[in-house]
Amino acid sequence: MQRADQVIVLIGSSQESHTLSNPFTAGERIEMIRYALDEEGIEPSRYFLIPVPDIMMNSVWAYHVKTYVPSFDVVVARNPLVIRLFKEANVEVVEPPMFYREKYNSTVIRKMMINGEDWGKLVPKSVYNYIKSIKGDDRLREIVGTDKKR
Ligand SMILES: Nc1ncnc2c1ncn2[C@@H]1O[C@H](COP(=O)(O)OP(=O)(O)OP(=O)(O)O)[C@@H](O)[C@H]1O
Ligand SMILES: NC(=O)c1ccc[n+]([C@@H]2O[C@H](COP(=O)(O)O)[C@@H](O)[C@H]2O)c1
Repeated sequence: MQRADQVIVLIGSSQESHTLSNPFTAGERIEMIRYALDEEGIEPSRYFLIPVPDIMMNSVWAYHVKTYVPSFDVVVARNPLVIRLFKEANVEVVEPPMFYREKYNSTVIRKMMINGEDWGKLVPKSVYNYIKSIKGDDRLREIVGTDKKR
């Protein structure tokens, strides 16, 4: 956010929810990102949060994304497939450095939720409160079949 006046955040695989890798709906993910950016004092006028469903054809995915978002100058991404597909579509791609990756890794955080470990310090406070309020960690445990209530 320091390098651009406005940022578009893609909510990828927006059709997915209630799965191990994407437990939350696109709407719930939007709420979480909004809470996190609010907590950092970032004005909503500076960003767009846009859900984009997956498609069966990687070769045209970058063009598919373009139909969902306002015009943009550069893509910021680390996912190798995302980088390749945008470059093939002649879009400039910037690859940001890792930010404490060993600590901030959502796959690990989801595992901690499933195992009932303390993941609260790994997400913004408001996001923790939101996930708790929708019982998101219980949902994840139920999805993988380790719900203690059953
Ligand atoms: N700490 C970080 N610093 C920089 N980039 C990150 C960091 N954590 C994630 N990313 C990038 O954000 C994207 C999503 O990573 P994330 O950890 O959320 O994946 P994930 O949800 O665990 O992946 P999957 O659902 O495929 O297991 C990836 O492209 C990754 O490279
Ligand atoms: N064919 C497709 O629909 C296609 C191709 C490349 C990336 N994607 C999506 O882009 C997102 C990439 O996410 P990360 O950057 O968090 O790894 C995922 O949601 C992924 O499904 C979709």
